[in-house]
Amino acid sequence: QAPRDELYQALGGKAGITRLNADFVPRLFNDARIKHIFKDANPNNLVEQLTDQICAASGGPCKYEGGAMKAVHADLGITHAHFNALVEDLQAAMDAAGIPFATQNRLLALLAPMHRDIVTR
Ligand code: HEM
Repeated sequence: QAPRDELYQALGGKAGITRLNADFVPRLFNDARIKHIFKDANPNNLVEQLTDQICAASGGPCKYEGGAMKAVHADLGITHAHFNALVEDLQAAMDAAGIPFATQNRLLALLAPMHRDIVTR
């Protein structure tokens, strides 16, 4: 049986996830399709919150203490196209980090259902 933190380990633990998000978040702020949505956001806070969230969701020893996905994204007017743009940026960051395709897909499968709380139009 696979250990419960298998995905966490495959992502390189807390250090690997932090490194991934330190590359992923600037991609969001530089992506012409969605950068307008991030204009008032704090990139360092986003790296920290995303790292705790992905660490916890992948079975690691972290606790996500940020806001609920629905509340955080409620007033941002996020479309499916915006959501897909973010997924592409995450894939590019995971490629750049040398994360294997199967591991990429497992992380994406974990995040994909969140579109229900994030896409509002
Ligand atoms: C699965 C997809 C996503 C996940 C896991 C996610 C996760 C998060 C997390 C953890 C935070 C920080 C919450 C806090 O500080 O309390 C956040 C904030 C934010 N997210 Fe997302 N998000 C996703 C999709 C998106 C998309 C598609 C957009 C826009 C294109 C977006 C725009 C933002 C913005 C602008 C903030 C900052 C809000 C603020 O500081 O007021 N997110 N997100």
